Amino acid sequence: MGGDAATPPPPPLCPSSSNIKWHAGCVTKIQRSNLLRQKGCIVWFTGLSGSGKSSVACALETRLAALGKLAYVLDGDNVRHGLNSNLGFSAADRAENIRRVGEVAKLFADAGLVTLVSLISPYRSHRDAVRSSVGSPSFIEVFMDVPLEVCEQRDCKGLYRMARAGVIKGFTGIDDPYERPLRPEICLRAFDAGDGSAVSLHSMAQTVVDYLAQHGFLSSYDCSGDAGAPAAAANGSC
Ligand SMILES: Nc1ncnc2c1ncn2[C@@H]1O[C@H](COP(=O)(O)OS(=O)(=O)O)[C@@H](OP(=O)(O)O)[C@H]1O
Ligand SMILES: Nc1ncnc2c1ncn2[C@@H]1O[C@H](COP(=O)(O)OP(=O)(O)O)[C@@H](O)[C@H]1O
Repeated sequence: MGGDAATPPPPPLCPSSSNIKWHAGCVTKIQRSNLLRQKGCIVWFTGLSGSGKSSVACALETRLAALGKLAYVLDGDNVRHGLNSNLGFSAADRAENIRRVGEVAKLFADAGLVTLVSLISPYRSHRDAVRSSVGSPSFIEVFMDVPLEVCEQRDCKGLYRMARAGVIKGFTGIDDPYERPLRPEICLRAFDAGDGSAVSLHSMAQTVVDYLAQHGFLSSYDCSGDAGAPAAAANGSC
């Protein structure tokens, strides 16, 4: 193949939309909440690859369904098969990944769903931007406080091995940064701070269910106080 014609730059992102006007729906968020007997919110799992984000989100979704509560998981791997299939792992692409998922999660929460997001989401500023856009009480940050060594031992996709071998560049925790949350609402540790025993998936999911119940998200506006009052981190604080 001759020449080294550079790959043309991607087309510029279209300018932000103009001449648009938000259309308020005919059914209010409170009406939807009373229909579903729950309050829409975003439970945002952040942590290294292999820290348990997807597994805990899945266990939590199952637990909530058993309680008659409607939840939905937006998982980084899944969203990157469709909505974000054009994004890689540069800082800019990760920013856009988090921004798009944040906007979708905001719509799901407005619809009344307990929206479970499981994304590495390594940059604090990206997570904080979603929090400010959603409004703090409805944004519950869950930090998967699992050491890199544990995640690397698990390595269920073999990605850590490939990252160590230099096959994958810019892998979070190996040669790409992860900024741990400073004040997450919930901190889930791999090992019990008391006796050092491994914390089970079920117990992690229950910690989140308890937080949601205590903050009024699992009941309608009819029969509960205001959801998501600011609170200290749940048990297992970092
Ligand atoms: N370079 C690099 N760095 C980190 N992770 C990588 C990378 N390449 C692929 N993968 C796989 O992609 C999953 C992370 O996607 P996310 O959308 O959660 O990442 S991010 O939030 O945009 O940082 C992540 O899935 P999980 O293991 O479920 O976290 C990885 O398996
Ligand atoms: N609390 C836990 N106890 C034991 N194993 C866990 C726990 N959480 C996750 N795992 C295991 O760790 C591996 C990675 O979990 P996963 O949910 O895929 O992480 P992530 O979504 O953060 O990449 C899986 O094999 C999963 O079964």
